[in-house]
Amino acid sequence: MTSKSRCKFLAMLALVFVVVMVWYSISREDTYFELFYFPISEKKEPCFQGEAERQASKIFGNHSREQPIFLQLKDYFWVKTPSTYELPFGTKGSEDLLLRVLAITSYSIPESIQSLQCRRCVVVGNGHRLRNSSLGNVINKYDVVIRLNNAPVAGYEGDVGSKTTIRLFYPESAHFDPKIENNPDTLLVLVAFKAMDFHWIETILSDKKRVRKGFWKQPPLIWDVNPKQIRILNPFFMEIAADKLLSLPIQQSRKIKQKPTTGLLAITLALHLCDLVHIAGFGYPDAYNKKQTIHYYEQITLKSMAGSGHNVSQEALAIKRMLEMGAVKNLTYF
Ligand SMILES: CC(=O)N[C@H]1[C@H]([C@H](O)[C@H](O)CO)O[C@](OP(=O)(O)OC[C@H]2O[C@@H](n3ccc(N)nc3=O)[C@H](O)[C@@H]2O)(C(=O)O)C[C@@H]1O
Ligand SMILES: CC(=O)N[C@@H]1[C@@H](O)[C@H](O[C@@H]2O[C@H](CO)[C@H](O)[C@H](O)[C@H]2O)[C@@H](CO)O[C@H]1O
Repeated sequence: MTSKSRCKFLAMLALVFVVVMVWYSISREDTYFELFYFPISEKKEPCFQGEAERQASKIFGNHSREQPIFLQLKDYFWVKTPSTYELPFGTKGSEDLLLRVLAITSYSIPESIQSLQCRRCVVVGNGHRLRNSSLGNVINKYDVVIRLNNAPVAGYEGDVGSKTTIRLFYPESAHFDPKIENNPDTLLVLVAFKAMDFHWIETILSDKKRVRKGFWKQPPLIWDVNPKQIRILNPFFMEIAADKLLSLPIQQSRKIKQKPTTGLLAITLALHLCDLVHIAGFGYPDAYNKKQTIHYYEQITLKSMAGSGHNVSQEALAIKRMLEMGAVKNLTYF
């Protein structure tokens, strides 16, 4: 081989190598590097009482701890606590409906969580990177497992576990068969975005005439749950997630309706409820990755989220910040 053709051959080889590398990085689920991946050890991670609170105060300020996690009847019945904002960041204008809902539900944190010396929590996002993760046993070992929306456990136990201590949901995201996807004592925490959301839960629990209009997706009309399992999330947590994590304007014009995702809201909640916060199943594909499915349980892409008022790249930065400062740790990659 002459030196010229050897050069040509080496150049070809280099080209093939580059093409293969580019193809590999595109064909990966997404192109985030595994910067924030926390390998799981067999031993339980040490839990330091008040650690998450310390971290939360750095992000959210000192006063957020004084807020109740769930809305309480006494604040609407006796005191009539005024709220600055309408839903979803406050309760202004929805007080009467809310009062009726609070009269038939509960607000307590269960004794099983209350009595823990140190609360180890995991927030399970609905992301595709949980698929084939085999994290089920690891997830089940946390004291508190927080799940989101209609994310299933049945059939996915090996990857996502089967324990559900808390599930955040809104009417449009409520699973039609809550008994299958939750435990009998799971707290079902309603995240209200509009007055109709309170109305929906009232009609379900009091078996009043259902209203079908006013939802962007038909919620269940019959929903087999125990009212004692239901809680109403304090909108304050959505306010601080929007303000402190995403710097969103709190009073938005009618047109812009930006809001944190339920997952980011759940991380915010966990930083206030727990002593240790781990996350799994968080992270969206890059915007150009149009074919990648986003959930561990169904085939839908980022396109489905257009118009839902979320800025997933901004949220990724917020999560990265929390990972970098050690406020949360990640069981999957990010
Ligand atoms: C069509 C639509 O509106 N989809 C929204 C769905 C939908 O309403 C429910 O699944 C019920 O069907 O809900 C959302 O979110 P969703 O239910 O998809 O996911 C729950 C949370 O997991 C995190 N997540 C999810 C997928 C992924 N690839 N990476 C992630 O990090 C996010 O933090 C996300 O919040 C929601 O409530 O936030 C946000 C989605 O925009
Ligand atoms: C005004 C109105 O109902 N807007 C709907 C949005 O709330 C809704 O977004 C969805 O709203 C939910 C609350 O109801 C959650 O925030 C969820 O993360 C978000 O995706 C989208 C879904 O595609 O449809 C619009 O018509």
